[in-house]
Amino acid sequence: MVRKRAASFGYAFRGVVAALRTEVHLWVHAAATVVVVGLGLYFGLARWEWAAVALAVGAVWCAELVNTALEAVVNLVSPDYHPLAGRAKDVAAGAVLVMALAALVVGLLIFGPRVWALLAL
Ligand SMILES: Nc1ncnc2c1ncn2[C@@H]1O[C@H](COP(=O)(O)OP(=O)(O)OP(=O)(O)O)[C@@H](O)[C@H]1O
Repeated sequence: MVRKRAASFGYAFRGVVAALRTEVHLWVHAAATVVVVGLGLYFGLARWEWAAVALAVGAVWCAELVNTALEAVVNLVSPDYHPLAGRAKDVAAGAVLVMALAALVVGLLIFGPRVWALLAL
């Protein structure tokens, strides 16, 4: 049982590594994550602010990974052009966009006033 659970974690980790190998967008998310964590440490965020940032960052990663998985399935079942395949990919990409915009709002609310104060000095 424990070995099976450990193997499942291994497959999940392998999935993230595989996605990182093929998806340039994920490297952008990785760079953004490093910048956000750096800014969070610099500004000494409160506990609840870290919670909001962690949720926003994790949700964007999650949306991008699900989008990558869906693209792979669509390419498998519909390698040729099909309007439904296109719609599925567009909707999945839309999910990433919506989450990225929500994360941007969280970022602006938490870091905006601090960066503004820094620039106004
Ligand atoms: N099999 C298909 N049939 C119809 N339209 C497709 C198909 N594959 C892709 N498309 C259209 O082309 C767009 C881009 O597809 P693609 O697979 O290149 O996704 P992408 O988001 O650019 O991928 P990546 O994240 O790898 O850059 C899709 O959002 C969709 O509108």
